[in-house]
Amino acid sequence: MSYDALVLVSFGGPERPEDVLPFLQNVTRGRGVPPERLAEVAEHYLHFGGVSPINQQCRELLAAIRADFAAHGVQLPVYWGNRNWDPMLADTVAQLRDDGVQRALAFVTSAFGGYSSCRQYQEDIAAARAAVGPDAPVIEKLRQFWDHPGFVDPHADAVRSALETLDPARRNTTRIVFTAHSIPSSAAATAGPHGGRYTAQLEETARLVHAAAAPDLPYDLVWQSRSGPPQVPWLEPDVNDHLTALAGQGVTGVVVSPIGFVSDHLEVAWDLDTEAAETAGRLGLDFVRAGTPGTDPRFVTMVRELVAERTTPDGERLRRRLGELPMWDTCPTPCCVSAARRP
Ligand SMILES: CC1=C(CCC(=O)O)c2cc3nc(cc4[nH]c(cc5[nH]c(cc1n2)c(C)c5CCC(=O)O)c(CCC(=O)O)c4C)C(CCC(=O)O)=C3C
Ligand SMILES: [Fe+2]
Repeated sequence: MSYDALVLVSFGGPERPEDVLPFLQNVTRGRGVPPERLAEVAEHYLHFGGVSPINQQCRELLAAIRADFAAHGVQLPVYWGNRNWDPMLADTVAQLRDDGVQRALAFVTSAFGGYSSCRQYQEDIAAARAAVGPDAPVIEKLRQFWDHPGFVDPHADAVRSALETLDPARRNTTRIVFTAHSIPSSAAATAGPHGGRYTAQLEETARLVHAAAAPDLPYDLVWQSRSGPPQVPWLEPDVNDHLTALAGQGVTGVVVSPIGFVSDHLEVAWDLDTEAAETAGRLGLDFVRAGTPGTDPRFVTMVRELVAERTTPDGERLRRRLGELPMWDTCPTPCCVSAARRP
């Protein structure tokens, strides 16, 4: 199959205070997030001057992918569009059409399956294409990459470097704490064609990063950034509650590794570097947060490899992966949608 562009598709974030509320309204439209939660999250953004780091991180990734493609003779032009803030996907898709693009691949800045991590991106791509009309290009999402070495290895190196900053005398009471965005338990149950994919993939990433970084230390996978109304169950434990439990068990320090994410965006900068770090401080735990892939050259190479899997005959044989869970290029529809919302 031949394609004539790659689109980097990301979440989007505000870059000035007056954009914070309209951005949050885009994110939560029709999703039942209570106003108290929105006000609280608005404060997190305003704490950083109303600037989410995510767009700048996308610009840097975009530049790195373009440079890597140029260095390796990959002719595809690379575009960028977001789900929730400028540059909005619909504008990007209109640009693709104006530039004569007929078939594009999409690299989504989320490694996992599940509604928020995968299906919702596909729905937003479909909505952007519908807004542009019948001459919008076809856009196909690249596969999930939770166990690709270009994702796992940078996370593992980051855990190793983070550990090195802690007192070696206390290594044997140090815990590796992997985190990912919590989601409603109902969404976890319906993630992927057979359910449970988001959690299963995160468990696999955690196992792989742990084995590469610090196999002698115990580790856990916990959740962060819970949203939604309090009476709706979400994945638990929350990272802050988990740190409290660890402190009660004789653990003296933690390396917190946000394997659920590809860059140090606001959920990392606020929920971990600010909030969880404060929790750890109160508990007297040593705390160090491990980095994310960002523009690590191995992560950028992975994007080129994922493209090659789709543009080379029998490209499946090129798949580089470390895990064992089932893998596919194209999600069946409906997938990751609760029975109640299925068409
Ligand atoms: C699984 C998942 C990922 C990982 C996959 C991926 O990376 O896409 C993720 C990433 C992100 N989430 C982000 C921001 C927000 N997420 C929200 C709300 C929600 N997230 C959810 C899930 C996820 N979210 C869910 C189930 C909700 C409830 C509302 C709904 O059902 O949709 C809200 C509303 C306020 C609130 O937190 O309640 C905000 C502002 C940003 C941008 C950060 C920045 O600006 O730097 C990023 C990368
Ligand atoms: Fe989110």
